[in-house]
Amino acid sequence: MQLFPVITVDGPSGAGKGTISTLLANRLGWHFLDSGAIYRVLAIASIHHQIDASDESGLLPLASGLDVNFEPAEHGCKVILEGEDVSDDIRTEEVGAVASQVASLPSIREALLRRQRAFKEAPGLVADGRDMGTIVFPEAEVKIFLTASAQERANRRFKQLKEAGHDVSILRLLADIEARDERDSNRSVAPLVAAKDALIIDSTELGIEQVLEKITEFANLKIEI
Ligand SMILES: Nc1ncnc2c1ncn2[C@@H]1O[C@H](COP(=O)(O)OP(=O)(O)O)[C@@H](O)[C@H]1O
Ligand SMILES: Nc1ccn([C@@H]2O[C@H](COP(=O)(O)OP(=O)(O)O)[C@@H](O)[C@H]2O)c(=O)n1
Repeated sequence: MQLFPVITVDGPSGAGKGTISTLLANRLGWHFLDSGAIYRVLAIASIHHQIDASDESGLLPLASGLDVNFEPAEHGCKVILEGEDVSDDIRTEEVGAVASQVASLPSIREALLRRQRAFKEAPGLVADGRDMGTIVFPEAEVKIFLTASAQERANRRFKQLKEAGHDVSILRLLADIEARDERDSNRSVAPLVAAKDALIIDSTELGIEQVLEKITEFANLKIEI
């Protein structure tokens, strides 16, 4: 296998993983894997096909043959499921909750592994998720675990969803985030946990540029970027 560098950014919902990983990938000119989007797309597909989020054998063919494409767009990329643009639909907290349920099923995670690993291409990859540094790319040169307090993460998500025109309640968001943290951290496969060799960054009191500086400083100790 050819060796291309990988930077993994794992952590809980709303910590800033997507924002930081996209900026980093753009600055480096590397590929970007939004692994959460794959679980979110599967969640939407399960809703479309009326398959219950706990029905592991029913979901497996859907996961194995998931017809999803990521197309570059002006801001980030468009997510296309079975020919339909679902970029906005996948971002709701409801879909996040279903994604977290389907993501707790071992055979579903296994079925999505190869698809995620295929993102590792020249000249390098920034991968965002929950198990990027522990399971999907354990060989990654640079591993980051990005977190923030649940309240701060709910505030950020509230602002983000409001700006996108969604009507949301901050208390509901906080409860959803805490429920998702709990499920993601306690599942039997690939739980949300920092890799042993990850740099843990608490961004509660840090701005986006400050987080990027910390990551760049750490990455430069491991690889030349
Ligand atoms: N360090 C930060 N300080 C303030 N807001 C942030 C910070 N990092 C990210 N955000 C904002 O928080 C929201 C959630 O970030 P996002 O990258 O979607 O998180 P995640 O991918 O971890 O769920 C976005 O609107 C983003 O602009
Ligand atoms: N590598 C990953 C990425 C996401 N997920 C699951 O997918 C859900 C949605 O992921 P996401 O990264 O889009 O969520 P946010 O952090 O953006 O809220 C998470 O709550 C996880 O349960 C996972 O299990 N493993």
